[in-house]
Amino acid sequence: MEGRLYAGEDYKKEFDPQHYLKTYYAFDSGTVAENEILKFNLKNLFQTFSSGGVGGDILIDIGSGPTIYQLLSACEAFREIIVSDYTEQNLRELEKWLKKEPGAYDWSPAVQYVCELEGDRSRCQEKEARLRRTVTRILKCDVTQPHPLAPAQVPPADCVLTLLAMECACPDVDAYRAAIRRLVSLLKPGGHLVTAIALRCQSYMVGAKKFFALHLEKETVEKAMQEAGCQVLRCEYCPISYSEVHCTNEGTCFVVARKGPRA
Ligand SMILES: C[S@@+](CC[C@H](N)C(=O)[O-])C[C@H]1O[C@@H](n2cnc3c(N)ncnc32)[C@H](O)[C@@H]1O
Repeated sequence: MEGRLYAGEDYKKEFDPQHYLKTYYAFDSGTVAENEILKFNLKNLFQTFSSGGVGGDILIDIGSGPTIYQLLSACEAFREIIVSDYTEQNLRELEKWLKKEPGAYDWSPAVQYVCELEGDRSRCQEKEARLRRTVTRILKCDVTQPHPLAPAQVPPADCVLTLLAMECACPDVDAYRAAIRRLVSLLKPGGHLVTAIALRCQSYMVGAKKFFALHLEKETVEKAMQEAGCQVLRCEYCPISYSEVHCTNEGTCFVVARKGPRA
């Protein structure tokens, strides 16, 4: 194992999408804790984008990484999805799946799980096709910058989604608060910010490389959203932590917040 703690610009060279996917998204062939956290997020996403009534024209996913699981329920509720990440290699990995290229990651266990939640396990192919159609843009982003998606121009969104990314991108709590304000600025008034956070984290492993993660309490997350002009509608806590060898967190939380009319 290497001694260095990677962060910030290191993502561009050191974050390996294959290692990341294999460790955290092997689904039933992976470790129990990683699976349970994935299922916790999938259930909450399903609830948010079906009975939770969050939907509309445009959803922007920030810090998508090489993953698409977070969009499987959302693609039924939005006309258009914009995905984004800080690194070229993650965007390339997403593109491979979207274009059905050889070597693309196999998300079928997660797709099947979501189809079962939605009550029709025979819809897997149709759902994959729908998601591929709904993702219209793949953009670079950097939440530490005043305009995270610049130079791209994006219309105000009905929903900004970000899972397990802000605690990786932000070096301290002030930077986290600023990043949340920037994400809220991408929303229409009344739009929703939906996020999942690995709580009380210090670091996580991607292959043999250890990456920094910001220690956040559930209360800090909620307060950052309120200070950015949002009302927290739902904050679900899950006491499960990732396997110790992979990540040092204590629990995760899933939050749905709504931007106020004057934020
Ligand atoms: C732990 S991964 C999460 C990926 C995915 N959202 C998921 O749920 O598995 C953290 C992601 O944050 C991205 N990231 C790192 N720094 C960032 C920044 N400054 N702005 C936006 N995203 C960043 C990384 O490229 C990486 O894809």
